[in-house]
Amino acid sequence: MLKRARIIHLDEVELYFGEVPVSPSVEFYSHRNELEALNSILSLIDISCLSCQHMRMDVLQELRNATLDRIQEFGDKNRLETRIVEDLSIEKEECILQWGERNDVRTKLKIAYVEGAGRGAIATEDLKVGDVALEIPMSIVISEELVHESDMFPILEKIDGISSETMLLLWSMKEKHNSNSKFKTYFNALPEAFNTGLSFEFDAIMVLAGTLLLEEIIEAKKHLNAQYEELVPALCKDHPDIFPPEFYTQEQFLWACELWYSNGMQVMFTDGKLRTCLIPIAGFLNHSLYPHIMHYGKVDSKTNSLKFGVSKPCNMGEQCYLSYGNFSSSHLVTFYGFIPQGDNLYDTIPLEIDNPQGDCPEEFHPVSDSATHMVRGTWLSNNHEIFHYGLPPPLLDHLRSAWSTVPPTKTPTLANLEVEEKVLRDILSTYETLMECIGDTEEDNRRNSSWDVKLAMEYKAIQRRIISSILTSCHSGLKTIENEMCRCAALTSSG
Ligand SMILES: C[S@@+](CC[C@H](N)C(=O)[O-])C[C@H]1O[C@@H](n2cnc3c(N)ncnc32)[C@H](O)[C@@H]1O
Repeated sequence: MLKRARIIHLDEVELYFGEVPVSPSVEFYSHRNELEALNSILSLIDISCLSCQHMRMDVLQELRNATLDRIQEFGDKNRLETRIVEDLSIEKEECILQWGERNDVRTKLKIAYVEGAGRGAIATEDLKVGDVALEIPMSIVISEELVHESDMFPILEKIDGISSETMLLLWSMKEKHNSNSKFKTYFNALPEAFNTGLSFEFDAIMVLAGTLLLEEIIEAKKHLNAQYEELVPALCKDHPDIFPPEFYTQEQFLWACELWYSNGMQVMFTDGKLRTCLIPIAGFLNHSLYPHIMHYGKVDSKTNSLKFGVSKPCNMGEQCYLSYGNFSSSHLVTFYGFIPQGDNLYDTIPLEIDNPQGDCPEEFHPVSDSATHMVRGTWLSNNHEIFHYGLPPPLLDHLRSAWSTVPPTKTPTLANLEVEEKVLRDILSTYETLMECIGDTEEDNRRNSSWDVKLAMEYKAIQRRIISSILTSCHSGLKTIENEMCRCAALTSSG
């Protein structure tokens, strides 16, 4: 009846867990959400102050200070340490900063190698809430306009259904070799290899056996291969002057895909359209679950630039982080090649409950619909009591209605307890099977493994931790139910 579901859309995760309170140690839904809320309050206060209509400006000012204090306190509690790697040359990175300066970029960031993440952006002064850490003029943003101006456009626009993103990808494959390119410094500073899940080799893929990430990576690789075969060989054959075959190999196509997936940012232009762009210098900002910068994707029409303002303070010398979006570890591994530090609320294991008609004993009245549910690490829940067990209420309710003839209530009657036991046993057996499929991570070999095997093992360890928390919660729930059943039986016999 219960089986693992396929990939889930991420907005669904927020809706699904929207009413589930998280860990007892925190009183907020997620770091990003809390920071958004506090910053919204701040901007409302600022609007009220600007309108000067408020009689009690002193009260507004006090409220503003209190909100800023809250943000500061919140930022202090969720600070990530960055270790700067001093002995690597940052010549190319300095070149691009100088190029940026000549092109009117304004920045309060410098670039350095940081442990575990390649290059990162470090604050060169204390940044307060609302300060702009980086401002990039649109004149140096790489967007579809550049393809339109290029000699490939007349050929590409004739291809049925080709997207602007694909055109840009093909444009960037050639432009990186153009020694007269306006973006030469930018292309020079890009990594030679991106090391995302799309470049995982056989051994790493084998490590992922039993996880959803295996399917995600195989699907993504298949899709890219098909796209290459469909498009590129024909372009090179028919227009070798515009698409020189030596720039359009399959390896270079993969490199360009990884570039766009890991560095492309969605930008809202002044015409209201969203376009995927490469943003020089901003591309050095790393992702965090506890980001400083959350809003950056809208062109400021007055300055025709993109402003990267901080939503929480970032001290001088601290790494300034961006939020790439609400992504699960599997998405981050596939398209970015890393797993962020901290508890990722988007790491869920989706489950599908099939319409159980037929495989359920006749005396039960099965629910008629099938549904996808999500389970995440039960340590993230603050309710482990009977009827909750740290598990998502929508999943429990769905299974209860499958096992019960009447809508069950949350009172510990013998009938309800019997339903609870069946529900927990269902979940337990599903996750025991999943744990068996995933198998052991060979921790001992991790140190000597290649980057992709290490990353695959790290991912698998997260999956095991989530499943193991679910199994523990089911076992302790079953124990509680057993005790309650004994209590009920004792009451019945004494009554
Ligand atoms: C937009 S780039 C950021 C700059 C990049 N570190 C570099 O050296 O060019 C995105 C890539 O940075 C790395 N990255 C970003 N955030 C990271 C993090 N929190 N931990 C490890 N790597 C990270 C990943 O390789 C990702 O694909």
